[in-house]
Amino acid sequence: MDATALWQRYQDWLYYHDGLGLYLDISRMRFDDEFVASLLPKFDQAFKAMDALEQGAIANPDENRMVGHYWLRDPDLAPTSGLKREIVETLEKIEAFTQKVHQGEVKPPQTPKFTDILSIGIGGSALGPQFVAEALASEHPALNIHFIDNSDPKGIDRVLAKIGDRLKSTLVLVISKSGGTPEPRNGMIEVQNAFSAQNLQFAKQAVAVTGVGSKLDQQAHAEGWLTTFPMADWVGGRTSELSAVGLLPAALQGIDIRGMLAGAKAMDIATRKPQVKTNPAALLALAWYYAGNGKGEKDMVVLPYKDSLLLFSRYLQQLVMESLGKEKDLDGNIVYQGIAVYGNKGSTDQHAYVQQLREGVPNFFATLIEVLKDRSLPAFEVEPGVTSGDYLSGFLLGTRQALYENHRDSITITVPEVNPQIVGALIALYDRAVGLYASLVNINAYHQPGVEAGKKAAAEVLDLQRKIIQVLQDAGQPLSLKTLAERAEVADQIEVIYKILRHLASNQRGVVLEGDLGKPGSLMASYS
Ligand SMILES: O=P(O)(O)OC[C@H]1O[C@](O)(CO)[C@@H](O)[C@@H]1O
Repeated sequence: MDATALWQRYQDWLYYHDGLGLYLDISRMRFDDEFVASLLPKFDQAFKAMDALEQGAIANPDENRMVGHYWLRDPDLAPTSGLKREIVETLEKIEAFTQKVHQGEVKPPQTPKFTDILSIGIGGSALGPQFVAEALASEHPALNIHFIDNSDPKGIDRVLAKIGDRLKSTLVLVISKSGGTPEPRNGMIEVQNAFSAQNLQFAKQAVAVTGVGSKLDQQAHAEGWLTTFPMADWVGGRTSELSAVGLLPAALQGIDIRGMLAGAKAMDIATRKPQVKTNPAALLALAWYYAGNGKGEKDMVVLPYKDSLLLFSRYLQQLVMESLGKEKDLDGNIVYQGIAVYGNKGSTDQHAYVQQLREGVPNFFATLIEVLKDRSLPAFEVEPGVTSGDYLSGFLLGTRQALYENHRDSITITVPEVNPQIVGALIALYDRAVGLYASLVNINAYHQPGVEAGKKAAAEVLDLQRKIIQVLQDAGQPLSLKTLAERAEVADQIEVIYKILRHLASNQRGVVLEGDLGKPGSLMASYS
């Protein structure tokens, strides 16, 4: 296509949201009109399914639950007045609690005000809050936020060391929808231990965000934590940023949560339109379908050219991959669906893997995110007539063009600046694009059976660990791994047993492995 035809194509396919000042350009995806026409019947179905979902249908049949994250942004859409009340009251409670924390009315026992937040959660209970903190928190926020999002002891130690003696003025948020996920549970117990070590009362500085009646909810009530915020079962973890999960930490940092909700609501209205060409989420879904042939054959590389959007790709990784990465379709056929997502930021990544994107295996499509406003301080020229921001813009435009010339497609999203409305709008845009794409490829976007299977497998490993320690203790003498496995009645698990023992032996846990470490089969294990 020559330059004139491309310019025309750009204008033909450009989407612009007037209220948000957001542009979506899919002109550099090489689909044609015939392809678009072929997808329209699927889109009709997708729009209908989305409409039913918003009306409160059981959109997640496996877990028999509604999918209502759109109601969070417009409570009037909630299917019952009870649900509407729940949303409005939670929001008001977040704001009232935040105000009290900021004013020192809710305070830790030993200091006049809270200074820090320690947010403990994983997956959807961490990625949204992390993304939003990075994107929107000011350099001097009302409270500094820290995250524990793993069961890594060293990682936990690092976070606690960073907080140091400010633990006495740290508000701990334990965020877990289910209230039973092992990683946040472990993080919570470790933090409780750190509180005890400093003679601090954990309950007086702790808040839970969790499902009503969950284990965590019961614990928070029984121990008299500061308060709890409910997480509804109709909000999935990966779409929970605009529920208490994301709004509470954001508000505490001083971020304008009403602005985020307003931006998301505006985008929801735009993406509710049942016409592909004027619906930005449908345009994204169309582009994804085209790129990967409706089978995820190409990876989605997300490159925001703005440091504050660094974590957007990581946030999208869960949203897209946990939603779309499914073995079976809605009819039970094996389909192995999904779209792989990765990326960090431009232009930084141009000095890392963009070499491969430009010249190597063409197994991806790029999503470039452009932010028009460079900075709030006055422009500064790094050479006559040129600023750092001009360079950044040039790098983005250059990459887009170079990719296209080398037959690598890209989408470009352009926003005026990174503010609460835009962050809310981006979250909403991708929520809907994922939902529509899932309908196009006929899968359930709202469950995660694979993750549940992984959790079960991990629990089995820990059961095995308990069992083999018992066998070693009972034996009272060194055992070969083969004998150990036989005595534990799990002869087929010898490799896992070896790995468990090697980990325990590396951590002064009473297990000793003797022999040639390069020949695991020859090792003798004992317990002392
Ligand atoms: O908030 P919870 O229940 O602790 O779950 C955390 C995460 O674990 C998952 O259930 C599975 O990874 C995610 O969907 C979820 O965001």
